[in-house]
Amino acid sequence: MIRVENLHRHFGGFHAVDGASLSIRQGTVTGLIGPNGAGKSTLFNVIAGRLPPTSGRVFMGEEEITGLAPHELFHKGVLRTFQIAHEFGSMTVRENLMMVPARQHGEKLWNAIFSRAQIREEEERLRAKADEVLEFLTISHIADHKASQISGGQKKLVELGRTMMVDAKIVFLDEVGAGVNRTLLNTIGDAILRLNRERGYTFCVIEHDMEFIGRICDPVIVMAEGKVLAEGSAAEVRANERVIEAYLGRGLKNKLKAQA
Ligand SMILES: Nc1ncnc2c1ncn2[C@@H]1O[C@H](COP(=O)(O)OP(=O)(O)OP(=O)(O)O)[C@@H](O)[C@H]1O
Repeated sequence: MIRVENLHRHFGGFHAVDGASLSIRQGTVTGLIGPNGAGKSTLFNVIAGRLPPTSGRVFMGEEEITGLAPHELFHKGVLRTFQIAHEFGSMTVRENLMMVPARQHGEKLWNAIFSRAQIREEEERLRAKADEVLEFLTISHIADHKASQISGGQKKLVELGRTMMVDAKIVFLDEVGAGVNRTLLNTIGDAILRLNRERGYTFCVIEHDMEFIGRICDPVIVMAEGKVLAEGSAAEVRANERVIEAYLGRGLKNKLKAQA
């Protein structure tokens, strides 16, 4: 559903993404892995409209979406989760979810168009939707907690929950597991798989935790030095010599071989 053709993103003379071509097929939970500095986040940022590409094209189905702004992509159901902004930390978890759809219309416009009764009705609808999302994610118990006071893992779940407040088609998740304990990471993994199977979401997930990737992702795309190095099941890429080399460096790999 997303096709990236020969994408380049340079920073000065440095080629962070250097001719990457890949597809994220509809209905998959696709993993994107690679050593530090491989260009994964930069690729995400270009697809999600945060950075213009130096060259190359991005398609959603047959439609070209290269360079569209994040809000334009949002309306097409292409979402990248983002951290709860500092200024929303004093709002509750439920309120953080409820404001996702309204913010896309612009609150002023919202208030100008609708009567008070309509706004109240809409708020009721959003509250019910937010509560349903929190229940799906098994975090109903933190609905009234201030967003700034929940754990890092719970924040990741709330970020995922924000995508459920609108009609997401494809969700890009960058390092969902960073700083998250194993139990919560499993809860996040379960939520991703259920959203995929029960609600038809497609995911593209950047993560360094290979156990997590192996459990939820198929296929797995490996990037190194701004290019796609390999694609296959988690087991296939783990056994791929070029992937091992990219992670370890050729010297270390030969040393390990010599020791074996
Ligand atoms: N705005 C920028 N200006 C200059 N260089 C940048 C910028 N953003 C990224 N880079 C460089 O581009 C390279 C790729 O970075 P990127 O964050 O995309 O890699 P990554 O694969 O996501 O790495 P990690 O797994 O460590 O997050 C890195 O060497 C990084 O320093």
